[in-house]
Amino acid sequence: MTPDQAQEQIKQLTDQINYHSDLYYQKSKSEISDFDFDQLLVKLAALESEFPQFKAEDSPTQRVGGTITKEFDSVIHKYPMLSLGNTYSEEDLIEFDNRVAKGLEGQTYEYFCELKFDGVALSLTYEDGVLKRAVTRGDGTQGDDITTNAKTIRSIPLKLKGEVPAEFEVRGEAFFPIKEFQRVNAEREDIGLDLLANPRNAASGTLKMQDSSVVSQRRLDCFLYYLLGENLGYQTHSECMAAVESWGFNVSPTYSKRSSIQGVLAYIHEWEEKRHTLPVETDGIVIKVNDLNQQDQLGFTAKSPRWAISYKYKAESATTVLESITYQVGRTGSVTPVANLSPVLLAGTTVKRASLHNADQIERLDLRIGDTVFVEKGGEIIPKVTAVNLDLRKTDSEPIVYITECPECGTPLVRQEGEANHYCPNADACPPQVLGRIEHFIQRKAVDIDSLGPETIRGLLQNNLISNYADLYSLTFDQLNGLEFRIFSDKKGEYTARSLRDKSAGNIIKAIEVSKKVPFERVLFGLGIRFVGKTVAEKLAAHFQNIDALGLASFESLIAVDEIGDRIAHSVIAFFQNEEHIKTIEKLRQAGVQLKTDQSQIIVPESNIFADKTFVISGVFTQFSRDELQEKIKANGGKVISSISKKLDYLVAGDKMGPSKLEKATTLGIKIISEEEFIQMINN
Ligand SMILES: NC(=O)c1ccc[n+]([C@@H]2O[C@H](COP(=O)([O-])OP(=O)(O)OC[C@H]3O[C@@H](n4cnc5c(N)ncnc54)[C@H](O)[C@@H]3O)[C@@H](O)[C@H]2O)c1
Ligand SMILES: [Zn+2]
Repeated sequence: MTPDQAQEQIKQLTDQINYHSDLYYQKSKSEISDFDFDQLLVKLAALESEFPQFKAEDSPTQRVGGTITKEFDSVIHKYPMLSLGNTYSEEDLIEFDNRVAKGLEGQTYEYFCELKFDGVALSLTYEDGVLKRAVTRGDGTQGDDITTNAKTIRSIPLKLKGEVPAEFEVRGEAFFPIKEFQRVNAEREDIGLDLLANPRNAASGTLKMQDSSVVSQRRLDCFLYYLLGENLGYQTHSECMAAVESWGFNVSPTYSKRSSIQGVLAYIHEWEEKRHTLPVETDGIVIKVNDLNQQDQLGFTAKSPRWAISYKYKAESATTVLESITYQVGRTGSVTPVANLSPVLLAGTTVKRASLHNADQIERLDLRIGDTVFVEKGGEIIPKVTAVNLDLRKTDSEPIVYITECPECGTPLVRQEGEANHYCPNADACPPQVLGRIEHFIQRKAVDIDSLGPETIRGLLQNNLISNYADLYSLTFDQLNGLEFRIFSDKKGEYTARSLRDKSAGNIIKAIEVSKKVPFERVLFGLGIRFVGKTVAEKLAAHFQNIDALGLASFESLIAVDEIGDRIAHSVIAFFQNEEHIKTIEKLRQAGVQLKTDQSQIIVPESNIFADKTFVISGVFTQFSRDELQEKIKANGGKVISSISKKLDYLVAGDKMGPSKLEKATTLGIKIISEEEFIQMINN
């Protein structure tokens, strides 16, 4: 390579790396895999060492990847938050070990192994046992102050108990637990929102949100893995971790001390498969020299410590041929393209299908039918197509033309500004949408007619007994008893006959009857108004009190409701402008389904004097019934719980209270108040 070529290539690589870094750290998105990204960096570093004259001072090989944003205050880190050297090869680890041995000049040493959690690094500062600040890594020198958002993470203690140093910093990884990630995505899919791409990017995007109530709903978690401070008195990293754990922080129990690099390799092999059973996505392991003095001796490079390194597991991938693409239509009409592949073995299972997300993704990959493609299985259950092997592309292949009509009903598809997915707008007659909406209506969180399985619903649709969820309320026992229908078995690839027995028919009729008592907010959620999830339905029901007021609400009055934005408001208005929807609601009304809030259930807020306070009520009272007392507490912002623990704030004690409760509360030092004292508190 001539110096000119090298200079040009260094420039190109730098631009490419900066582009992907910006996407990843600023916009919480990735267009290439971590492995491909890391390869770009390796290539750049190699060129820079061969042609040091072209190495820029601010080269991505020399600095930590992120930056700060304008939306938050920036905070300068007391101790810089660096990156970690990383490798995908065991030989590199052995080389790392040789460097450590050399640096420590014959001393013995041991390693502390941890998993590398795939989330966002956080630095937490505590003063006198109280959380003062939570800051992101940013550019390593300064980060974003996201304290308010971090406080919504339940496993980050706001106040520590017992003896802790007057001031210290603890670092860890905030992450989206896989289960929570799946829950949030299922909810998003259910109400027609685009899906979050992966837990790491979603965690990063979430922590940078301006509205911490949304952050709170996402239920992020955090594992701590680093303690810093002046004169803390610990000799090793493992002592630090034991201390951090004893102060009530969440430390993953997966760590292990190893006395040699062979032991480290064994740890790596041990976790290669097992890590998929953890509640969090991991992309490798981190090894740290355990002794803190030795860490000091080894020191840092510009970008990372010399006493630690991460080993990253390579996502398992395979190559196969893209045979065709099918388009699936969901409940809200959103269309998802799925790749049908020649069967290939990947991470122990045969893969035939892979997700393609949307039209942009197909375009980005420049996919063509007949292409040889790479498929990868990360932490996700559904594998994805990551790239095309262009060397094997057939000369006569043509770019894929995305469908313009619904594969299920032929209606022209639409795609709204700013949305990733195409939609079929034929909501009332497109079969998967009709079926999906009924399933949505009967789910447990909505009206809860759980004896009706998806197969039976298909049977009812096949027999033209229903065409939407309101029709369920006209079904009779005689119609259901002995009902015959066919279901398609994926396994056998053919239809089989089914029929309903009298017992199931009776159960279904009973469940439908019971569902008439379900409160309005759950019915409202069940209606399946796009973007109206469970929480939004609760807000709307509490505010408008009945379906008629909601149906008449103007755009202005909708957005005046807490947490209701433009998009939801437009969607609600559009829903009630549809004649068919009005007819459906009338049928529900005729059937006796709850379309207004139950007035006796409404608690009128009086004050917030009991905010964050918990109460246990015990015994008999003279001025209030127990229910009234409970309502009073709630109306003043408090919470009633059932059992006495250290965390309890007040025990409201009436007559004839059990002696054991009283004793427990006394020993735990809980405030015990009488009915009179309670009345005084709320009257003050
Ligand atoms: N796909 C893309 O487009 C793209 C773009 C930029 C960066 N990336 C990826 O992001 C990473 C960037 O590297 P980086 O500088 O952020 O460093 P890094 O993520 O490789 O390593 C440092 C980070 O590891 C995390 N970590 C997790 N568990 C830890 C533990 N037990 N102990 C210590 N740290 C732990 C911390 O957040 C720390 O900041 C690389 O993995 C890279 O592949 C991907
Ligand atoms: Zn359709």
